[in-house]
Amino acid sequence: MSHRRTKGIEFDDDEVADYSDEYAEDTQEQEGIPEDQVRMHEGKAQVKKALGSSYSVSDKEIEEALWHYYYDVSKSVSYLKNLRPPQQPKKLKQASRFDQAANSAANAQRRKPDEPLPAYPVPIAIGTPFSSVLARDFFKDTPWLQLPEHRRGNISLEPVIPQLRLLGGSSKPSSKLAALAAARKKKEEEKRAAAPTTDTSAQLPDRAISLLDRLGSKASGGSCTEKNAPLSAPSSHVLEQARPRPYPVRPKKEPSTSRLEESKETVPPAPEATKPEPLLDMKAEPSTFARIMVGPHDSSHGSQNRSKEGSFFSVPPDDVVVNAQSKGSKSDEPKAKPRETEKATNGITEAVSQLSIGASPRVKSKNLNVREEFDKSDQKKSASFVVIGHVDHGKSTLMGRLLYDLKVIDQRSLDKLRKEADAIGKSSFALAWVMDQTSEERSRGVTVDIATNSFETEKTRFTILDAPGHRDFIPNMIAGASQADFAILVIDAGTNSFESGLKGQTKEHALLVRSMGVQRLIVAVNKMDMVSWSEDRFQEISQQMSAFLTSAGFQPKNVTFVPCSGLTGGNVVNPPAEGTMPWYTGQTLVQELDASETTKRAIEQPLRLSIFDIFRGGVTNPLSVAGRIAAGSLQVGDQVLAMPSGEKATIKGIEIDNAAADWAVAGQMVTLHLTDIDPVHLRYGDVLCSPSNPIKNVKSFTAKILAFEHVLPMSVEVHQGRLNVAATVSRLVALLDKATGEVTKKKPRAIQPGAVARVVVELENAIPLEGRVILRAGGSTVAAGLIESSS
Ligand SMILES: Nc1nc2c(ncn2[C@@H]2O[C@H](COP(=O)(O)OP(=O)(O)OP(=O)(O)O)[C@@H](O)[C@H]2O)c(=O)[nH]1
Repeated sequence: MSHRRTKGIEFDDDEVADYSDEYAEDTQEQEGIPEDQVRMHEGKAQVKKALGSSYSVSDKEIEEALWHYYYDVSKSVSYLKNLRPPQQPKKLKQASRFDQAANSAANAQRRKPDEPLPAYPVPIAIGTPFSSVLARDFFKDTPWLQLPEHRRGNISLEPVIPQLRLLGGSSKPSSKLAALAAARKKKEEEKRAAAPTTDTSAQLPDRAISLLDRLGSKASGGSCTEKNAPLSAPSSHVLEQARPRPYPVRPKKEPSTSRLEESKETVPPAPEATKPEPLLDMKAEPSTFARIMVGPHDSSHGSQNRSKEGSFFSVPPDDVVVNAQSKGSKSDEPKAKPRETEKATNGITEAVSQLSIGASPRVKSKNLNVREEFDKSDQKKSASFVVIGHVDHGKSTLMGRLLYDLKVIDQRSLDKLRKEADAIGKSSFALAWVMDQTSEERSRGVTVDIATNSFETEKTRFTILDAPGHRDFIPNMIAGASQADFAILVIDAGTNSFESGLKGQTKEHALLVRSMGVQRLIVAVNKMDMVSWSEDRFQEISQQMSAFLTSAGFQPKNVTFVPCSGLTGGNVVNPPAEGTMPWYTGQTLVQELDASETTKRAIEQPLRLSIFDIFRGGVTNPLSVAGRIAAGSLQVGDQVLAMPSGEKATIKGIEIDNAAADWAVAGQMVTLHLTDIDPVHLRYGDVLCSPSNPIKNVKSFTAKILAFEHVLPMSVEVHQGRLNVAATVSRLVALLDKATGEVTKKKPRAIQPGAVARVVVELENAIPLEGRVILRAGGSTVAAGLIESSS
């Protein structure tokens, strides 16, 4: 079976012959066939009934849910319940007896003198203003107010001031020992006041009190730092070394412009000359280690407000430290000679600072001939495939099963997932959770982003790209498909499910992967257990899909159909159980995967790597990017150019399948550890390329497109891999002959679905683009195209 990725889209007649019909049919179907309308109507009524009046859910939301779950009422109901928690009727606060009495008294005052008193208990009059005088009058006869003078207590409330005990403590020493300590402390303070510069060693014996002092008091200026040297804040030098890195330590987040602001925020603002109130702040200062790891506390938030609120919330310790240090560093006074302990602290921090990430040595290149290295390596073949198909057809479950049966995940891990899935009533999703790992995906039972995993067979190392099936996440599916050598199209064989999928994303996904250059397709006819492993059903689906796939441009020899069940594991890794499919003589899904030929590697081409993922904040590798090398090769020490920013970076390390490598070539999924570049210059979808042969930033392009829907001069989104950018189809240049590509009509008014045409597209921002693009508008895919020229 040959599997070669072609560069150009040659739209043969048979590729597009039936588009018009298919799409005319689809459009009609999308609007809803009568059967659908009946199901929707009935479903809506049932959902409304099940939700009752305590859930405020609109008709549109109910319809969306029903559509999403194929009219499955129970799934829709549980989704909608999660979407909108029930509206709790607001409980009126029960008035206390006291309030009742007070209100009643107030009413009594409003009552005319001759009006009769209400019978006890006093009716509640909510909203009546409280009158303390009247309340007192009301209770004046009660016996517990008739206390003799000498028995009346005097309650005086002391202001709440935190005491200098570790856990607060009471205002007075509660034991003799505490009294002794307090007396000693007082003595010490007096001594200190009398001789502020006396030998500090005299203070050392009283460690406990000194600790309390440090906890409670942050005297500003150098004297505090000096006095408490062993536990004091690090010197300004240390602080300087421990400044936060220019980007926040948060892994796996897309860089954005706001990050610039974030990173600015993390640098503490110039400290104000605040005079902290002594002996009132209970907060311990961060340790030297914490400062080195995290950097100084951001004093820009809250401190001002808090200091206004009262003495308890005086300037936070970190601010005090920063203030003290800035004062210290600005001071013209000669600094006191550092004591031994200070010297030791500084020595350690200097040593640690030398280990800092910023001071990484230059990366040396081994200057390998990567082509030769690749040719002589006995590496296994590597291939990546994207798993596509309509929502809930069982993609994630199938991949979970495959990983489990290949022992990539163990029984214990699966048992744990089963338990977790049981706990939220989604037992059937346990296998899917092997792939779907975010809480949103798990609670909704829907894949949202591309999930990756890998496994090996005897011949090949595979990377799985599990794509979301839901129509809302098609951009993510496109991103996944752009990294794939071939695809598995999963189809639910269940009654009606296959048919619903055809109206949904089954066809759209197949068309998209084909438009993106994928030629090899394995069609997994899944959930065969639900149709009793019926040969007829399998044949029916295979025939219908074959016709469509051929019309979509797949060559029959590159398409294989495999009946299987992800849930039971039948014919995934292991052959089907005895007697289930005696009629089937073909291969298992894994055997089919293994038989797929990998794409020819474009090693000799200039480097192109589209960034699929960005990881920041690692200790040894603060900035890493992951993606598939589409063309070319790279090695440790290489300089790469990031586009569109045009910034250069150096490859500090390469990881392939979690193992370090010196080089990598086209077709491999790699993680690159980068240095010499600020992360703000990198985003998902950016392209790393060779500086000597860079990819162009494109603001407008002319493309040959295959229309899936009507194309007019219109706003669209241009997608390529993880990149997507707002754009406008500004000109319809010509209609082209599908077979020869020759112009059949210039300046058409519109392009019909299924037609091939040349159009000009203007992009909102210049981005690195070449090759194949997808045009989407209003949540649907309108065309796929090949860029012919750009500017
Ligand atoms: N009976 C049966 N049920 C299956 C099979 N495969 C999957 N399911 C069930 O189908 C439901 C959806 O499975 P998923 O694996 O989440 O489907 P998906 O296609 O990955 O869904 P999205 O990624 O959200 O598009 C789950 O309840 C599965 O247990 C199967 O072979 N047989």
